[in-house]
Amino acid sequence: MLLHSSSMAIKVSHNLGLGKWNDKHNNNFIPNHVGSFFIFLRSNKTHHNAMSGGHIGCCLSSFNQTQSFPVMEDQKKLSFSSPEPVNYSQELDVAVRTVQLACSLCQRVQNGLISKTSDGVQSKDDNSPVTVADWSVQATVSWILSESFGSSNVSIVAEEDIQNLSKAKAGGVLETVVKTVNECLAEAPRYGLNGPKMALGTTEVLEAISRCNSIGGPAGRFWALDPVDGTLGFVRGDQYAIALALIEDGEVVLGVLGCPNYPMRKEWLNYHHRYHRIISKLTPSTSESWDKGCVIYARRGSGEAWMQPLLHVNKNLVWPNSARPVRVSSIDNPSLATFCEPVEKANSSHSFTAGLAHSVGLRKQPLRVYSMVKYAAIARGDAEIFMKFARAGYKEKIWDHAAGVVIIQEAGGVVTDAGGRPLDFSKGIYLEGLDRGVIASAGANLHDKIIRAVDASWDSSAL
Ligand SMILES: Nc1ncnc2c1ncn2[C@@H]1O[C@H](COP(=O)(O)OS(=O)(=O)O)[C@@H](OP(=O)(O)O)[C@H]1O
Ligand SMILES: [Mg+2]
Repeated sequence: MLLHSSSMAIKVSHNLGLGKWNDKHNNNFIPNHVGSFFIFLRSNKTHHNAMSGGHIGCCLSSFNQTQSFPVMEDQKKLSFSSPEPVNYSQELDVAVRTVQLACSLCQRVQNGLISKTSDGVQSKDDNSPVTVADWSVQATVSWILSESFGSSNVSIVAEEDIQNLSKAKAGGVLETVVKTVNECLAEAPRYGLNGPKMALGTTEVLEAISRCNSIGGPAGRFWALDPVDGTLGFVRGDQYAIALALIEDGEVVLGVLGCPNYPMRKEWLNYHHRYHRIISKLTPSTSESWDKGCVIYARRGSGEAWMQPLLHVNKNLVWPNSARPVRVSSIDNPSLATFCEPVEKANSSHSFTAGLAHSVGLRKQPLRVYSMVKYAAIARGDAEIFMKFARAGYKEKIWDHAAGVVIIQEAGGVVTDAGGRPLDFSKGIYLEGLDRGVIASAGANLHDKIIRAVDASWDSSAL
């Protein structure tokens, strides 16, 4: 395993929540073949430390300078008229294309999982699952970022490590990961990215995964990657997200969220995933139609967030790939507002949020959606509030929030902890100091109401 040249071996143990994946909470199931071949359980996940937030600086040594570099029109103007030295347009361009590529990888793997489903079994495990897609996306994103900016300039904090993958019993999975990564990277040119000249070998794939060994911190620049956020939604054929953010000096400066199953009608977010498959069979997409799925992105300080459709098979990504701006909802009347929250009770107290909803006057049923797709729903104006109150002792990780936070803020929304303070991305891999929970809203009015309601009911809650 190759670590960063300056890496050191500090280990951080993750104690995952008990009961999180216990399916007594809902009626979903995990296909049994998934259990046998695709899912590994993350437990006592370890992170190897590299330099804290290694700085990319302005050096894009490996980036192909001759290739035309499509940037959004506004960014072009900005780069010529603004004296600001850094506008992150190259990083944003590469990040969006990479997440587009990762979306296609995940779609292929998820379709493979689902099409093999014959009967299902309950997941009785208390640990979170990790799939071929998690490792493959991490390897792909890591490889592309290193190729684009030079591996010595790229520092990545990411969810997966190679511990389970390297185990002998995971041999078949490792082969599948290597194959999946190579199939994906072969498509890179369609996305305007450089692929490898020759297929990557096992060692190179493992290196790419394990290179994501930064532990973040307050100084310098690093990427935060959740290769498949909402892995449970992913294996159930439901919502999930690929989340990539760039953090500089403790502040999220870019966020990109790939949401391959985001439905084109917001009502469909509520439907069980089986309906989506029936609907997509009834109305197959044409190459011109925006069927489902999107990549949403924003740059800190731009006051804009954008959404692109996923790239259709056999098409090339031509920037800005039909991007359109997204904006948060203008609804500020709680009785008209929709709030979203995690699907799993074990990840966020449904009873506490039900009490908050009642006291604030939220009348609609909660929208329970896996992953950072909830952040996307707020940014797109498809819901007004997102609340997550994890059990005491659970520490939120930066990759589960970074991309979504900047996207909502630039789309006009507000994200804070329950004390009204910004989330702090400068403290390493956890959102240290988070006050009680995460609240995102379409506007200050709704946000203040929720915060006041949390204060009023916290002491009497079981949290
Ligand atoms: N016990 C506990 N409490 C709170 N949060 C936890 C817990 N365990 C895990 N996680 C993290 O939550 C991520 C999934 O969050 P979601 O909002 O998508 O939850 S849910 O799947 O809809 O229930 C999930 O991200 P992924 O592992 O990428 O799926 C975890 O990082
Ligand atoms: Mg996650």
